[in-house]
Amino acid sequence: MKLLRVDTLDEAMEKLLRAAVMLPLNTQQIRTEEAVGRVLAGDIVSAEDIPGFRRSTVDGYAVLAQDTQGAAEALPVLLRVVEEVDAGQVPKHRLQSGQCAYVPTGGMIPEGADAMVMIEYCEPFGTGQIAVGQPVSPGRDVVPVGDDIRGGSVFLKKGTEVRAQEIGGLLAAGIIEIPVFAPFRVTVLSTGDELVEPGEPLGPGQMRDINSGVLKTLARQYGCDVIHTELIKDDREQLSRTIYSAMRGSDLVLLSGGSSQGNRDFTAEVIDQLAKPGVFTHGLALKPGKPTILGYDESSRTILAGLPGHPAAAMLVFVLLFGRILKQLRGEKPPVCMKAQMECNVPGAPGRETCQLVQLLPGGDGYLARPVFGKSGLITTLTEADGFTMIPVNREGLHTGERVCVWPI
Ligand SMILES: Nc1nc2c(c(=O)[nH]1)N[C@H]1C(S)=C(S)[C@@H](COP(=O)(O)OP(=O)(O)OC[C@H]3O[C@@H](n4cnc5c(N)ncnc54)[C@H](O)[C@@H]3O)O[C@H]1N2
Ligand code: MOO
Repeated sequence: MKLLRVDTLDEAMEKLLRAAVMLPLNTQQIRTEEAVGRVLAGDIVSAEDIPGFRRSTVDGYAVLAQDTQGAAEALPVLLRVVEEVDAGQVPKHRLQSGQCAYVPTGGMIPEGADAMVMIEYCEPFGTGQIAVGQPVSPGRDVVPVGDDIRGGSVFLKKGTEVRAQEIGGLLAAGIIEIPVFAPFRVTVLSTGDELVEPGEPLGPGQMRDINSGVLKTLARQYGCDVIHTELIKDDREQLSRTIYSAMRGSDLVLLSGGSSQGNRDFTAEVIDQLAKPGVFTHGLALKPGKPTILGYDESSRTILAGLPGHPAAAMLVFVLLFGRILKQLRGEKPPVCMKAQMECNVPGAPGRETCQLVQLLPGGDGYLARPVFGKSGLITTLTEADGFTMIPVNREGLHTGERVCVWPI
């Protein structure tokens, strides 16, 4: 009897990381506005202070805070208006005690002034004067020079994923091109005689190919460039030819199906034949995901993964292994989990770590995690789930009310 010698998830991660650090981590320069989802390949330093001038956060009068001490609605302080500063203009006057200047929101505060009084607390008084009915302390409603971004300092670190707000910060600093990591090149291959393209008619005993679409989407979500997808038959020669050519141009070849022990499951043999040093993990102590194969080819610098055919297993193994590794290689922050309490007991799998799909519902201290049960061949277990939690190998299960970490999917 042929039994798989399985690795724990941690062991497989460690081996995978050792292989993955050999992958070329190229960088490229791209336009900031097109960088959403990409990861910074270098620290970003602003050449300038932002803002570069003392800016008002309100419409009102720039004053010397000291002049307003004791001001009240019933006993206002009178100040002389020496100018009105327009947005985008430089004030002409340096304010002296007893003077003020009108400054709009975002306008430059004149030298000498150290606070703003909102227009609501000022009344015109006679010619060229205002009555201030509120005392203000120094710094009130003033954004100091460099308060947002300090010139010469790193304000975005290498490994940061660019979101809309990072694009805003970069544009504020006038940085319109940035270095990002080049995407890893991925080939996705689905194997199985029973599989048909989703647009084709379905014959008896046939299944539509789910994994290609799911793995392609996930790979893209994790910053990869999917350069090729193909549906292949359980045919050793075809599999071998396709993997061989995929290895030449891909950093990662993701196969699904053909990874367990059926007669027609050739994936591990073919990887071992084509790649040197070849397969380093054949089987994970994980439910679902046991029949997972991981290998590496040194000369083409390609990682090869045979993911289980069952769609939930293929997706979860990708997220657990490659989702984490890809982030780690680019120096990104590890994924953040959500805390929840189990809504009911859930058993673990003997001798295996369990990746348990859950729904999140409001309740408990914040969220309740309700297990989504179902075989890993069912795609709806994934569509019904908000995330998953891990049941350690040495635990019989999780009990009602237990606090768990839920990783969103
Ligand atoms: N004797 C044993 N049988 C099985 C074992 C085992 O340990 N011993 N493990 C089971 C587990 S767990 C899984 S997972 C599957 C994995 O098998 P394979 O990776 O070899 O995949 P296939 O046999 O080709 O397919 C399994 C199942 O998934 C469907 N499938 C495959 N690819 C796709 C796809 N791209 N889109 C949609 N569905 C797909 C396929 O039709 C099968 O139903 O093996 C168990 N058996
Ligand atoms: O472990 Mo399989 O990977 O259950 O579906």
